[in-house]
Amino acid sequence: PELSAARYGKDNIRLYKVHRDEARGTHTVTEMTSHGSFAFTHNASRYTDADNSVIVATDSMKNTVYLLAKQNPVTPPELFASILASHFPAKYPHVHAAHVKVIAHRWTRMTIDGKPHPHSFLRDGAETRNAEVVCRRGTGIIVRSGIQGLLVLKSTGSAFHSFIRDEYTSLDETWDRILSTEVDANWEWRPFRTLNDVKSNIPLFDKAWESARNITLETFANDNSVSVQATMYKMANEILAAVSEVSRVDYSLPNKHYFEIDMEWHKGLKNTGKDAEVYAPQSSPNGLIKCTVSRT
Ligand SMILES: O=c1[nH]c(=O)c2nn[nH]c2[nH]1
Repeated sequence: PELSAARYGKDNIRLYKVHRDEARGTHTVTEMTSHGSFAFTHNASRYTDADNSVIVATDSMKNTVYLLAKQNPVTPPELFASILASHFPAKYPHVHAAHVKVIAHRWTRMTIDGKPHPHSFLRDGAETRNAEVVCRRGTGIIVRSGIQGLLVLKSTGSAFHSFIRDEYTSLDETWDRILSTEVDANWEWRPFRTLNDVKSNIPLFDKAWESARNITLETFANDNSVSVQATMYKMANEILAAVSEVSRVDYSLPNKHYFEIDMEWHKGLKNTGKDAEVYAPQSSPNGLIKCTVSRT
């Protein structure tokens, strides 16, 4: 047998960085979890032959993340992930590729007495802003930005009917249902040649994230959805239209079902269809709808 692929690294590296603006007396905080691994060239097989001389310890990788966080900006996540991913092939000749995913958690500045507080923040949701970067020696840097964990619900404005009905179908058609999902959206940038190419596009990353998040929320809220599939396709198209440097958008949306509870058995109490008010939120099973829309 031969080693067909090898990749390793330190996972779940948590870090926090504070920026102190002495002039304004305000702090800005960033908290991230980094997942990193890098791939070896041909001589990866040496470590499978009990030769550790080519191994960069994952502990050293963890140290590298903290040191680079101290010496570089950690926002936007696309920049920090690119700095991390570029470091390993540059430092170690036998490392030909590095894969890094940076997940930035929310610390939203508190508004106290109607004013932004200088150094207090709240975790307003499990939503994260992500950046996945692959740096390959000689070919450049691929950056994929994303939003995860953005939980949304609409209490109407969603239908699902006219789907295939056969001997396997029991689902009733509906013209008015609850729609809830947890957004996992990603947008991939045209390839960057070098880290400096990434650095010359820094303002684009925040702008694109705001556009993607606003487009997702506005389309979710305003689209008279005929299906998750149709609505997510609209979202992806709008992001491609809004951000010309993005080459591809993908969504993965669970359909988090809320079932009507039939109460007819209780003195004819109506709680289905237009009379439905009390529902049973379902933990499982859930639909899972995915799509990728690419710029032609
Ligand atoms: O929007 C939906 N798409 C589907 O494919 C589906 N299947 N069951 N409910 C559904 N809702």
